[in-house]
Amino acid sequence: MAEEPVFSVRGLVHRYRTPSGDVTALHGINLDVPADGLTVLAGPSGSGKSTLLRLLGLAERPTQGRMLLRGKDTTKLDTRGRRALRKRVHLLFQNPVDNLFDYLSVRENLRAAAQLAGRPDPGVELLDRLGLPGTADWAVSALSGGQQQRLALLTALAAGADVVLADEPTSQLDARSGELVVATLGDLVGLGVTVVVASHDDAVLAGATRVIRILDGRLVGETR
Ligand SMILES: Nc1ncnc2c1ncn2[C@@H]1O[C@H](COP(=O)(O)OP(=O)(O)OP(=O)(O)O)[C@@H](O)[C@H]1O
Repeated sequence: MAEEPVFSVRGLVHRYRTPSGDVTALHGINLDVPADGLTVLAGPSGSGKSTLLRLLGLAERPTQGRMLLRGKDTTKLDTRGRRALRKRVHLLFQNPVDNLFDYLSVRENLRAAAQLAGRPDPGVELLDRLGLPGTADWAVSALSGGQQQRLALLTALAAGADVVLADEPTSQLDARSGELVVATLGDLVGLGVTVVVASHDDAVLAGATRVIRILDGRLVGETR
């Protein structure tokens, strides 16, 4: 029997209210995201990738439609129920420093992420194992952009997330830094984390298990 999808989305519509009228960003999305591998949401600017990612990450509520997270209908949950689920779902922003406490050291960032999720301090083992050895006492500002984004991904592990959603995680980075991030996304997948990334970066697309294409708020294809 096929494993239950992590996300199961049906008829998802999302509208933004603006002073000049409503903008419909998503027009009835149907989508299943399996637990394994790297899922990439691809599409041109304005196609709705970030909106879909924010809805999956429970950062916003959809205007219409159903969104199941491991079979649980998140659209029916109250704020407390959504907050409880969010502990396991980690949403990452484009700009690496927006994902970190810039006044804390590398080690303190991991500790803070763990503490906020009610988990024990992961120590420096994660850093040694996943590409940031010897940086525990560095300031965040001493890391390259790629290393900062890598640390941000490790904070998701420290927080015990088993789903990581990243919005254009390489868009503010040069190619070399982008490679660090793509390698870490692969590490997370290898650790059994479900990873969904919005991106039009070829380096990210090259590592994708499946690519979901979005155009004008509609799914227009899926390739594996
Ligand atoms: N907060 C908002 N208020 C009003 N309209 C919005 C808002 N956020 C997004 N939109 C609109 O919704 C549509 C989808 O935007 P979204 O940011 O989800 O697309 P995207 O594919 O992620 O684009 P990009 O790659 O440029 O981030 C666009 O028409 C956008 O202008």
